[in-house]
Amino acid sequence: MITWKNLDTLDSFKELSQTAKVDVADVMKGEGGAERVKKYSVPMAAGLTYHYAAKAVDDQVLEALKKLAEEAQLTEKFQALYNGEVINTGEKRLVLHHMTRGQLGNKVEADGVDKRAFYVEQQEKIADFANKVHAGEITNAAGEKFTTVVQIGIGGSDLGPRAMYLALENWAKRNNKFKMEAKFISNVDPDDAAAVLASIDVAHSIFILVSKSGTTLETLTNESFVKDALKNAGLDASKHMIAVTSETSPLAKSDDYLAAFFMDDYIGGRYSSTSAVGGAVLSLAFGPDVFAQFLKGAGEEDALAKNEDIFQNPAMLDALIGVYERNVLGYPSTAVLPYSQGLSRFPAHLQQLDMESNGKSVNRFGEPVDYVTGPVIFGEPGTNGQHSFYQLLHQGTDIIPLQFIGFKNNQMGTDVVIQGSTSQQKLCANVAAQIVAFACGKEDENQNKNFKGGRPSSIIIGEQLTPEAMGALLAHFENKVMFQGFVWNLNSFDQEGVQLGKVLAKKVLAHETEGALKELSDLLNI
Ligand SMILES: O=P(O)(O)OC[C@H]1O[C@H](O)[C@H](O)[C@@H](O)[C@@H]1O
Repeated sequence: MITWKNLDTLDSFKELSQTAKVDVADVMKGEGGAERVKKYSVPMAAGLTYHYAAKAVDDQVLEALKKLAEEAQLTEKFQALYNGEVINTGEKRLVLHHMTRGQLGNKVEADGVDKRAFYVEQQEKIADFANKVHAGEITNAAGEKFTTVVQIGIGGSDLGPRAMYLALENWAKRNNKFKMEAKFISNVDPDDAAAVLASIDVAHSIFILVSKSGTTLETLTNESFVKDALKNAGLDASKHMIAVTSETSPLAKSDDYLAAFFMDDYIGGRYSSTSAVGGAVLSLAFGPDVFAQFLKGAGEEDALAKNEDIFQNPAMLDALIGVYERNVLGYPSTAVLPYSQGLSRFPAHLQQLDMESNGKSVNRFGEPVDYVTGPVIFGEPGTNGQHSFYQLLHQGTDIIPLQFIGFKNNQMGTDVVIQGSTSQQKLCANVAAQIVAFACGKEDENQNKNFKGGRPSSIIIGEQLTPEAMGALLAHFENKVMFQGFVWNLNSFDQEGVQLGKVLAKKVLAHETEGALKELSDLLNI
């Protein structure tokens, strides 16, 4: 029997709050630090490992987190989710994104169909379409092959697929899997669409209109923008466009598209990278087999998230440590710092995933909560971040927990030895150095040069950023956010907080404004 309770009503949370605080600087120094690095790690899927030696935890804190996981019934709640309960209470919907990459529990039927069969069918249709495009069986009106794919979408219909594409682009080029270049148009700023259109050959481009709802103003505006460009080039837009949407959306039955692929209301936009939303662009860019490997990595990571033992469940452990940092230690944000150029847009995707899921002040029943919830997420690839905002991370007044990600090998296989080391070695040396610098600090009589240390971090280490590793990473963070939402007793699967701005923008465009909104509209010349 599952009970949904607020975090501050749980005995285990009180116990956790009373555990002795761990001084990261202290425990990470000397041999003790070396022991922690050996001891505090959990294997993930696709050869990744989650290391948490430099977190402010010890065996006592971890024991308390284990009790919290049990009392908050995290495993049972995950089971309920993948077995098809209405976990999204705000919108009264099931939450089924895990099904796009495997079957974790029971067969789930909704709207009269087997949902897993539905997602697999869409994947197969996409694979067939992509293979035909690559083989030159589906071409432009002149019978020529498409060379570029452009995704038009915003939010979850942009960030995840774009981050995944960038993560795998160089890997695909190196491994002979690169089929078509992909571009993305998201912002309603006309400069976004105009710049992308200026950079491509429209006659050989296929556009994917991606909108789950089929009503997002930015996306529909950009669709018209692209259609105009196609028309101006003397091309038939319907021969250059496909749609990814839900079957109930206004786009579903339109004749404006060469083909349509479907997802549904049981997959939130920010959880949709493994559905047709990511599937179409990634299968066109790299081929369906690469997309299948990506799903395999995600599916294997999901299977680990079922584990009741937090020491064998990296997503659950990461989630619980994050809750401890937020609700006991009081840290306001988390920086995501991938030491991998391929992951350049992954922090942006995690911003939406985490902040749109858990940036909430009421619980899943709509009652205000008396504790802090989701942190602010930000990040940049290292070492670029080091030369930018790390000053604040090392010496600022806030302590910001850090999530590093690093790989032993690069993707392109091209490297040089300069000053006795390769660039890859320099990259990895930097991430190791940062972990210890943040944890241990360095005393200096000159306070301006003093590093207090005590700044916690974790690192996920992998062999190489491959499609499977990318899938595993993505699923890890999705599951982490889900578990944190369970602990905070939130509904992590709706996003009412984005509505008000949309409603007011419509009023501005209809000139139905007064007060400050009118003044601002005048200032901006609307
Ligand atoms: O895919 P769409 O229905 O066009 O939605 C695109 C995005 O817009 C909304 O405002 C939501 O905040 C996002 O969660 C969503 O991913």
